[in-house]
Amino acid sequence: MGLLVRRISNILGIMSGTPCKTYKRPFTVCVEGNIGSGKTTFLNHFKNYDNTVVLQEPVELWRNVAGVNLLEIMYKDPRRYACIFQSYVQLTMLQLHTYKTQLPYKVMERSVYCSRLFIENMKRNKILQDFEIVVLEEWFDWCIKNADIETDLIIYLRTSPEIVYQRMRIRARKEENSVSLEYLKQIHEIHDEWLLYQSLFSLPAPVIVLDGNKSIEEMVAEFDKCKNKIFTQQREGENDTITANTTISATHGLKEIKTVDICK
Ligand SMILES: Nc1ncnc2c1ncn2[C@@H]1O[C@H](COP(=O)(O)OP(=O)(O)O)[C@@H](O)[C@H]1O
Ligand SMILES: Nc1nc2c(ncn2[C@H]2C[C@H](O)[C@@H](COP(=O)(O)O)O2)c(=O)[nH]1
Repeated sequence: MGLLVRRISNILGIMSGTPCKTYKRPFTVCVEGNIGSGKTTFLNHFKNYDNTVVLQEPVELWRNVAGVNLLEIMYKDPRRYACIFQSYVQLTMLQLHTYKTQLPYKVMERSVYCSRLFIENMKRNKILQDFEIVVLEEWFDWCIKNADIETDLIIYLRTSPEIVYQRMRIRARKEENSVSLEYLKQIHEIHDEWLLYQSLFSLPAPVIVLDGNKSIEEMVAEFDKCKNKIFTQQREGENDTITANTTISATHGLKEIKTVDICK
């Protein structure tokens, strides 16, 4: 069977969800963006593919910790509760990163890397005390060094603060009643520093930047462009006659370009 035919059959096999191969780890995508930027909505498109596991942000866990709404009390009294909230966010996100699956693709809403952004914003606003910052950052550094949280692609839904403020108000999550446009501007800026200007923390994977200001209908086309790029990435070391026990090389074929605008 020619090389091209083998590659197409492999891609079609993956696309159709034919359970023909096992993978040492899935090709992992993290969808990042501001509050209300459209991450959950974007993630829902991936739920139509049975070769992909979709892991949404565990907000419901944060809303009920032994009967306490940690998200709510964090917003109400950040100086008192932000540290414990961040610690729980890091734990619950780590659980998603290390979620085991035989499927070839895993798409996550946000990441443990993103919780570091919120911590950095809290540092700038002097919400956290120095010893709390040390504990959280040592926690994070240990995760990065020791946990299996390899990421292959970041999709940054870059949505203006004004638009996410509108959407957040319409969504009307009670815990977010006190979230201001100024706060959303800070979170927007710190996402840009990390993912657009890449001047903050190191990037775990290449970044696709999407215009999250587009309408729900227009985002379907953005998803389709990304989907085709994600599901057909030829990974380095992936041989064409993958057998059930072949493990895919942990590296992938995406060029080491930090920001790829491949969803034209
Ligand atoms: N492209 C879009 N255009 C208009 N409204 C959107 C769009 N994407 C999401 N929304 C709406 O905005 C709100 C926040 O979207 P959501 O997907 O929950 O964002 P996130 O998960 O980033 O917080 C929801 O009410 C959703 O229906
Ligand atoms: N202080 C932090 N807040 C966080 C973090 N991760 C998420 N969140 C908040 C933001 C929203 O109010 C809510 C869910 O986020 P969406 O973007 O899905 O609306 O949780 C964090 O690390 N720190």
